[in-house]
Amino acid sequence: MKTFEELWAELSEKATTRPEGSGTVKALDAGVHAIGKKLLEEAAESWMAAEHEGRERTAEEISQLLYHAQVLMLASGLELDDVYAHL
Ligand SMILES: N=c1c2ncn([C@@H]3O[C@H](COP(=O)(O)OP(=O)(O)OP(=O)(O)O)[C@@H](O)[C@H]3O)c2ncn1[C@@H]1O[C@H](COP(=O)(O)O)[C@@H](O)[C@H]1O
Repeated sequence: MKTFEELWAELSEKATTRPEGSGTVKALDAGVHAIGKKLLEEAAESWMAAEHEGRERTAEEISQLLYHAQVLMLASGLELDDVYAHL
């Protein structure tokens, strides 16, 4: 288990060090358009899970949605505070 901030620290580090085999590095290299499509896909899967698949599946899909939101933040050069400023 990890928190949103812990995941952000991990992904930021990977974006900088670019370790072999990282899905995050691969996603960043694919670019904003591809990341955006993945984010939309996970949003739809979260919605469907919430309507039809129960709490556990919904939590799983939302965790993936949060992951892809963080990847989009990295690809856009945003920091957590840039987003938190709008909450
Ligand atoms: N939390 C996540 C995470 N959530 C979702 N995903 C990605 O989102 C995909 C989930 O999408 P789907 O369920 O639609 O699965 P899929 O269709 O089979 O996946 P694709 O074929 O589309 O890649 C996974 O295959 C991962 O690529 C994640 N990838 C990584 N993390 C965490 O991010 C950190 C860094 O990961 P790496 O960069 O891969 O080292 C680690 O702590 C990981 O646990």
